[in-house]
Amino acid sequence: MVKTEVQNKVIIGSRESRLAVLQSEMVRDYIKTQHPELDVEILTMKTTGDKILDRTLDKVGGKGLFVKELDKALLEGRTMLSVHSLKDMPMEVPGELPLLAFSKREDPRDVLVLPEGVSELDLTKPLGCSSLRRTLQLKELYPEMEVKSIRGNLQTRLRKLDNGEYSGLILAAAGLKRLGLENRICRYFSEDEILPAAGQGILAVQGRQDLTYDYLEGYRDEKTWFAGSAERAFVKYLNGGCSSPVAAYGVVEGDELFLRGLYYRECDGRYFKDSIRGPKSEAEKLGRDLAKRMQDMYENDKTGGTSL
Ligand SMILES: NCc1[nH]cc(CCC(=O)O)c1CC(=O)O
Repeated sequence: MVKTEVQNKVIIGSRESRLAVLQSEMVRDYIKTQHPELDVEILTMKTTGDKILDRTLDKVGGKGLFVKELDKALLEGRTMLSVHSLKDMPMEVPGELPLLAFSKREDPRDVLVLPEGVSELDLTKPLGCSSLRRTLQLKELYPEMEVKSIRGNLQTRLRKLDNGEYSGLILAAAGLKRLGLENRICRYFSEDEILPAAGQGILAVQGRQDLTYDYLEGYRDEKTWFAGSAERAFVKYLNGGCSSPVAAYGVVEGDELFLRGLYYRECDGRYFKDSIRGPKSEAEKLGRDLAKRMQDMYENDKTGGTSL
């Protein structure tokens, strides 16, 4: 690995979409405010995931596609930090590139967005969404509607919506709020209606094992660290990839962590929701325990569940 020589310069690697840059700017602004002596810059790059737009991501390699180029820049010493949406991070990160901090959580819910100027859902057009996790849960909320996949960054998706291809889109509230597009939200789905993806609403700051990051000390949010770790352990146990329908959402209440999970049974496409409560200090174990319990209960039992 290349050692960085200029110690007061912090270069943050970011994907180049508007949301990604904005998120990196949030981390940059935190560091600049707390440590005015540091010179912080953002270096943007296109990732493979941003270049391939005509196929669904599970067919071309999953979550890793959004982080490979950023990992390489970190390893080569061109950047010192990467900022990611935790939801887009693979469940396993390389040992030499640890996750250093999780941000405070923005609104974790999924929401419905209608075309500009439209106030009611047009039932004759499909709903657009990008993951099987959302599709599954939407089928229960809107059984009569067709759901069609949509790719591209947030701006691209909103343009497709406003062009009239879809009756509405299901998106994360977090991204829209960060972009100042909260006014486009027509309906919030509670965490019980659509269980969010692991890490939704959390920013992850990643760095190099061989560098020190004292300047991030105050950025690290303890509650989201526990919640995010439990959610990721749940998904990891069940092998959930990028567009896997597995979902998890944790809330820290005092010293306890309350974790909800969605288990998808591949053999018949049915899914189940359950929850677990325990000490927040055992976050990862809680995630694994819930996953294991749900797998044991539902894998071979051919009854129950909600189907797509
Ligand atoms: N998969 C794309 C993605 N990754 C992170 C967010 C939103 C921000 C977040 O969840 O932190 C989005 C957009 C969306 O799902 O609507």
